Amino acid sequence: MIRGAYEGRLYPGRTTSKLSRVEQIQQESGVGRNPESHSKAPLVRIHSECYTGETVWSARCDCGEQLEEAARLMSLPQNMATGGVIIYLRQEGRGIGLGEKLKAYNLQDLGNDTVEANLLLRHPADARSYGLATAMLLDLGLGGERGIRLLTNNPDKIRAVEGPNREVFVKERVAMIPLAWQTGGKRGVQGEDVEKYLSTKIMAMGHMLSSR
Ligand SMILES: Nc1nc2c(ncn2[C@@H]2O[C@H](COP(=O)(O)OP(=O)(O)OP(=O)(O)O)[C@@H](O)[C@H]2O)c(=O)[nH]1
Repeated sequence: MIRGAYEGRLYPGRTTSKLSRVEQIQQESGVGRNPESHSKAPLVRIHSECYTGETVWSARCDCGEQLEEAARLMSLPQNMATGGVIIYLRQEGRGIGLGEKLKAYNLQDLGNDTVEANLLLRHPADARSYGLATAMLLDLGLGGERGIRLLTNNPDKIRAVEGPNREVFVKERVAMIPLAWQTGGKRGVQGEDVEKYLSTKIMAMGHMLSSR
């Protein structure tokens, strides 16, 4: 544990938390010896809590698969040299909390979209903030020119994470394409609810995803 952040070392098929074993594997694979590893921008996922999507696998959103996909991408051999950072923010329901999100789901069942439902409950469409994420990235030494590769489709998140004085530099935005779209429906969350949710994110929230 360092400064409240858990430094994990991901690699495919990892079965132990023992650092010595991880270092042995890194030595065998040559990871860490690459001089690029200190200059390349690491992958970063800033993820907002979603109990329904991540814990009970609700098919209304793609949050659970996004969290898993972020970790999978970070564990790919080409990304192992830089490692990756997942910042998990306790901003359930885009910041309105689980109880209010469940009320919003009831309103969505009555025909409203995810933005309209929040507004009907007198919440902003998105009540989150990212100052804490910016501070954590700085604390992890990820400010400045080296930059990060941010896994997101959300333009507001990019601007917010960079901070008012661009303390953190988003060098590259890495798209999070829904798995069902990538695999022609073989994997990933599927159904009318998640498709409607994704299309509202594109149309009403400006998410950078091309509709199918
Ligand atoms: N209020 C509300 N929150 C939701 C709903 N569906 C998911 N969420 C919350 O939305 C947050 C995730 O937001 P997303 O818009 O999927 O993702 P994002 O983080 O803004 O953007 P990406 O980085 O592209 O994934 C989590 O806190 C979820 O709990 C919903 O219908 N209503």
